Amino acid sequence: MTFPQDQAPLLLLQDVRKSFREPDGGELPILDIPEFTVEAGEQVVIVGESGCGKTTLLHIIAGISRPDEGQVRIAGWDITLLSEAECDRFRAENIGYVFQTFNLLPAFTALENVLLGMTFGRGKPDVKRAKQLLERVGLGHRLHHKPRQLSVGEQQRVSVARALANRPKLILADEPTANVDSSNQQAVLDLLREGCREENVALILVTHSPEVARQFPRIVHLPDINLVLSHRRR
Ligand SMILES: Nc1ncnc2c1ncn2[C@@H]1O[C@H](COP(=O)(O)OP(=O)(O)OP(=O)(O)O)[C@@H](O)[C@H]1O
Repeated sequence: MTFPQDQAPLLLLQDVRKSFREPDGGELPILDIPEFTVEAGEQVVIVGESGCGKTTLLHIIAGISRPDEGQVRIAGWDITLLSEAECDRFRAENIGYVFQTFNLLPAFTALENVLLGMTFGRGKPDVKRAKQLLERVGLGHRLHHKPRQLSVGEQQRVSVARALANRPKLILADEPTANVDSSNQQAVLDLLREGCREENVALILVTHSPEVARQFPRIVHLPDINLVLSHRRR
């Protein structure tokens, strides 16, 4: 199935398959997804038991990992056809990623971490925008602090600002609240969702938390779209 460009979803996965090699040399199928789409600006949560392939799916959408087969179209581009360097550039320009473990660069300040994210993107680092984003996540008074001088909730708020910095089309968030204390979990989630809404960025978020999942307008239970898991259940 092909979509005319103007009606195409922001993200289209088609016939995506991914296996890993087991220590004994055998193949371990993880994903077999006939179709999965996300519209521009849509907010989707992905749930499913541990080991069912949620992180693998995010890595394939981000182009960090390649599927064995299938198309991954983002804004019309099939990223599986790009070279590794082209894929890295495409990701830097179009996709923000929020990790469970924040992945901030420890030697750099909050402001520098956001600016560094911009250097891999479209234009020059925009100090005004970086400061505005950090102010928006409540860290206007922590611009020059390094990650170790920030609380874990503050570190995750820096990574939310960093993910939005390049005006991406899509943000992928892998358990972004799992390592944040409970008093900051809702704040991080709200900042991420509001930031995406304000800038019309689509959000795909993986979580184990039912409290987080139920706040989303669309909940995708990975086993429902993944034939590997539906076959295993039989
Ligand atoms: N590089 C790899 N080589 C071999 N097996 C892998 C590799 N990466 C992941 N796996 C396996 O693939 C399966 C899916 O892993 P994945 O991290 O995507 O699951 P998940 O749903 O995100 O799990 P969790 O909720 O526990 O984070 C797991 O069984 C894992 O052991």
